[in-house]
Amino acid sequence: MSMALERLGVIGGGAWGTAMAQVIASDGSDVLLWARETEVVEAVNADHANPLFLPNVPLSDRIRATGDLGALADCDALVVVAPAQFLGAVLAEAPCGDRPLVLCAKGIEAGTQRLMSEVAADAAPAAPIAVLSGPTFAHEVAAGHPTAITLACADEAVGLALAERLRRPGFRPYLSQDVVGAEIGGAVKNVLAIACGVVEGAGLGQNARAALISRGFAEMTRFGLARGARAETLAGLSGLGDLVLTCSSSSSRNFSLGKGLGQGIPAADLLRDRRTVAEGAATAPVLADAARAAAVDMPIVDAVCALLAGQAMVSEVVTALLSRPLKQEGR
Ligand SMILES: NC(=O)c1ccc[n+]([C@@H]2O[C@H](COP(=O)([O-])OP(=O)(O)OC[C@H]3O[C@@H](n4cnc5c(N)ncnc54)[C@H](O)[C@@H]3O)[C@@H](O)[C@H]2O)c1
Ligand SMILES: O=P(O)(O)OC[C@H](O)CO
Repeated sequence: MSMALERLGVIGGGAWGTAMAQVIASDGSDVLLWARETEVVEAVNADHANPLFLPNVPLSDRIRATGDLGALADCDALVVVAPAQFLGAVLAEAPCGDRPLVLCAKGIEAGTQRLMSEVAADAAPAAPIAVLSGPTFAHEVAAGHPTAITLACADEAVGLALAERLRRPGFRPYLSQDVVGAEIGGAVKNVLAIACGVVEGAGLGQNARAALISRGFAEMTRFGLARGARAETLAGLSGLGDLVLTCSSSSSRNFSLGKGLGQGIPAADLLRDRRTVAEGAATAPVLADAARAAAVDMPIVDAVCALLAGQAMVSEVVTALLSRPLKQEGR
């Protein structure tokens, strides 16, 4: 299938939307970026910069910003980077029609337990849905550092056309048809990154962090398989790859949030007045509920929920995790 994907638009002028616009513009393509904040629109257009969400990164002059979602009506495909909890509201106002949507948010919608593809399918029933996910710190991508991602789309031809349009010398998509698997990896890793940040903040050591990554991946796999994901997707870039990245660095907002919790700062203080997202904080309780509904055991996710809710001390959740009944590793 040949598909005209000449004009691309990006919805969301946060760090990742801006970095994706930079990727698209890097081969000389014009790209239209919708941002919610007037100051972002003005800074992108006047100064080729986004100091609010992606500071110290000179942006391509091929990126033009708008505060009018309707201006995206001329685009052939939309890269959608609104945070998970706002995706439905933003898409309801966007001119989606039947143009492909490339979903980039990593989270599960609170209240409804919907994955981003389910939110998008409701808001834009005629639009082919793809999910772009993987280990991608925005500032590294915007700087052109080598990056590989999963691009999942049930329609193989649409996925291939999108991958061809988005690939760049330093930005390599791997194709998948497992949309649910790509989404679950990205959503779950954010919660596990909070746990790894707690280990760092509380000074619990590198052994504990490696154990959390490994046992967290077991939780991700159990939940993903119960929701119909493929094991190889969960072990790929959008699952294990992003888990390793986000659990290893204070560049992750989720890891940093956990680090603060580990240092004994209440979640309410850490989350108050912040303009950047730590998606794992909103996803953790809804993931825990979804896991219970699916009869999937996710003790690390439950521990993160307890810490976020201020219902337990770090020492208590560590003791509780380590004193669980012994079990076979593969189960
Ligand atoms: N930053 C990264 O490195 C990165 C990489 C891959 C994926 N992501 C994912 O991309 C998504 C967006 O993250 P980001 O890093 O670009 O955001 P950000 O933290 O840099 O910026 C916050 C964003 O939230 C938007 N926002 C705030 N309130 C809103 C509202 N009421 N309605 C609509 N939008 C609102 C802001 O306009 C801004 O775009 C998240 O799901 C994140 O997990 C981020
Ligand atoms: O800063 P975080 O924790 O939202 O992580 C950013 C990206 O998801 C990493 O792939």
